[in-house]
Amino acid sequence: MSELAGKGCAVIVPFDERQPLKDIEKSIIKKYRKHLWSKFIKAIRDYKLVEEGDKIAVAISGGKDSIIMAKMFQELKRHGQVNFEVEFIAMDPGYHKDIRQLLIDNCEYLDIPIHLFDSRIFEIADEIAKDYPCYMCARMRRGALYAKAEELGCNKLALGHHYDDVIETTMMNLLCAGNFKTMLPKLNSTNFDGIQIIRPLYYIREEQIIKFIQNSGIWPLNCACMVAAKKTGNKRYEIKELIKSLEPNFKDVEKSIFKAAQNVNIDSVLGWQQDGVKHSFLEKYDEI
Ligand SMILES: Nc1ncnc2c1ncn2[C@@H]1O[C@H](COP(=O)(O)OP(=O)(O)OP(=O)(O)O)[C@@H](O)[C@H]1O
Repeated sequence: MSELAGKGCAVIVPFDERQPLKDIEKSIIKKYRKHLWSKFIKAIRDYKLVEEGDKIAVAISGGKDSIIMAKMFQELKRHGQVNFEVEFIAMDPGYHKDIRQLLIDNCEYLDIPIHLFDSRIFEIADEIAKDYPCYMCARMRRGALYAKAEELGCNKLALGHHYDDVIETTMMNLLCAGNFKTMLPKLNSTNFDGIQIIRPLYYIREEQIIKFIQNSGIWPLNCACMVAAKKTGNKRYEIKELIKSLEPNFKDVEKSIFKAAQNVNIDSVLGWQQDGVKHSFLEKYDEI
């Protein structure tokens, strides 16, 4: 466990000095209104992600996505009409000490009051899943975040997945796992009763988040993984490149991938699963 960055991790470098906090906050609802703020609000409305009385644990990794998510939740509290509470939770899975300090410094500068807690996830994933630690790491991370959200009395856990994560997941499942499955904007936990995962960046394009972060002069945590670096090929990165390569010849290819999950035609699929039960199109004929 020595490398700090994995293959295919894009390193985001700020364009300038850190901007004053007030300017950063104002830019979210002014300069980035169309591409960040309006899309955040639209996802919240379309999918009822924030409701009266909610207590939301906002998961902060210190990366670009969760930083903008935290700031938008603060703006929502300031300007929104719905009454809700928010807690910012950050889990240290065993970061390098400089990375941990960067997370703390950024959150202090941006006035994001985090509950920082430790876990030994990197160490455990490295020990028990040496060759393919990513799956194990992701599962343990999700569990640790749920447990913290529950401890703080939250009913929702907000994750910083955005539009590009959604279409990349859809394509990964199609091309690598042979199924059609996307990332949903909201889902109930199977293990933690009463906690829902929400993804309020669902409509937000990654390039807009990168622009915001670079113009704000923030150094986010880029790829802080200490386990899988250079160990496994990064399939997600390859899928990202594949989608990009399709753009010139397939008009609106990203929109089409996104929309495909909204327009599944059940009359034209061979089989599907619901609540863990497999179904076949043949059932329709058996009924007659
Ligand atoms: N160590 C952590 N502590 C708290 N939340 C986390 C942590 N790691 C991941 N998350 C949450 O899970 C989301 C997805 O994590 P992932 O590592 O896939 O994201 P990412 O695309 O690199 O996002 P980010 O830019 O926010 O790190 C993050 O946006 C964040 O909300």
